[in-house]
Amino acid sequence: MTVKQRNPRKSAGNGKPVPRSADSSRTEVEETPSKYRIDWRRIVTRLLLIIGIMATVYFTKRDSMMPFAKQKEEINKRSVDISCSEDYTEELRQFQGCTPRKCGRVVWDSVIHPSEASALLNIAQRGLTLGGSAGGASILDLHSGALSQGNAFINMYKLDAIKTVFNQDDFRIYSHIKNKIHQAIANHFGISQDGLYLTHPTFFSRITSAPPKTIHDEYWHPHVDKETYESFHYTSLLYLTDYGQDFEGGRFIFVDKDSNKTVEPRRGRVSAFTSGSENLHYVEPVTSGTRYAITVSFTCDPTHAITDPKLRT
Ligand SMILES: O=C(O)CCC(=O)C(=O)O
Ligand SMILES: [Fe+2]
Repeated sequence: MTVKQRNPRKSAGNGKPVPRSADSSRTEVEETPSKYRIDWRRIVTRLLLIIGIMATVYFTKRDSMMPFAKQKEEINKRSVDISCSEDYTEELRQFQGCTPRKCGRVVWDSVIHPSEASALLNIAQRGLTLGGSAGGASILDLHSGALSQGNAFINMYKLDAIKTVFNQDDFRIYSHIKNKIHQAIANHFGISQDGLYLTHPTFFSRITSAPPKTIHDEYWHPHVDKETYESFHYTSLLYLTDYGQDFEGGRFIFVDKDSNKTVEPRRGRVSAFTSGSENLHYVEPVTSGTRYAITVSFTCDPTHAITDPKLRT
């Protein structure tokens, strides 16, 4: 501690200052001139302020949403390349020319015409009249026949009503649209369409704001498609309804270190991305209305290929 010296040492009469040791009448502690004193309180306050500002910037950035594709925009094609995660290392040699070397995301409003999306929407709506989840998320898979019903799934091809719900044309439209997406993805990622296969599950989804009843209704958890569905190498989504018009909430979110990126569903919009952990994502909860989409998935592994669906009656 430093004791302040109130009276500066006086001269001994000869004009010279009295040496400290000679001035035995006073008890003194060495003084540190105030300009050299360390003001710890000020330093700590400033440090706390800086840490506070840095934390605010970090959390604001992390939780912030940057639009990648807004509903109102009509996007011919918008893409971004991202470095691939290590999830593909083992498969690089196994499926040469297909396993992602170039990873990224791409959005097109030019691949599928809105009228084609409407035709698919109609197919999904008809199919879902045969079932529907008790919670907020229902699926309909034309390939396997899986259909949400209550708290479980049924095989819709076992229902008699199937004959009256679908026709051959529905399946032609479905395959035609799927082929266009297949081609666009192969072109964009620079791979041969022959070595890229449609895989399971490829399905329609219908999401409402109904509270979840089972884990299958919880679509909002961040996930990596390659972990959820092992065979996936490229994921695509075709949106059949419009964010902000047909439903609220339900934006697709890429979870990134700097800031999250949003894709707002738009009728006919295709969003495609490599399925590894470079593309962690989730769907925001739908707060009102009904959101329809179709997940169209691709693999490089021929053993996981699925064929076009056929009307089984
Ligand atoms: O419907 C979407 O936008 C995304 C769905 C999804 O993440 C998935 O099917 O894995
Ligand atoms: Fe996903």
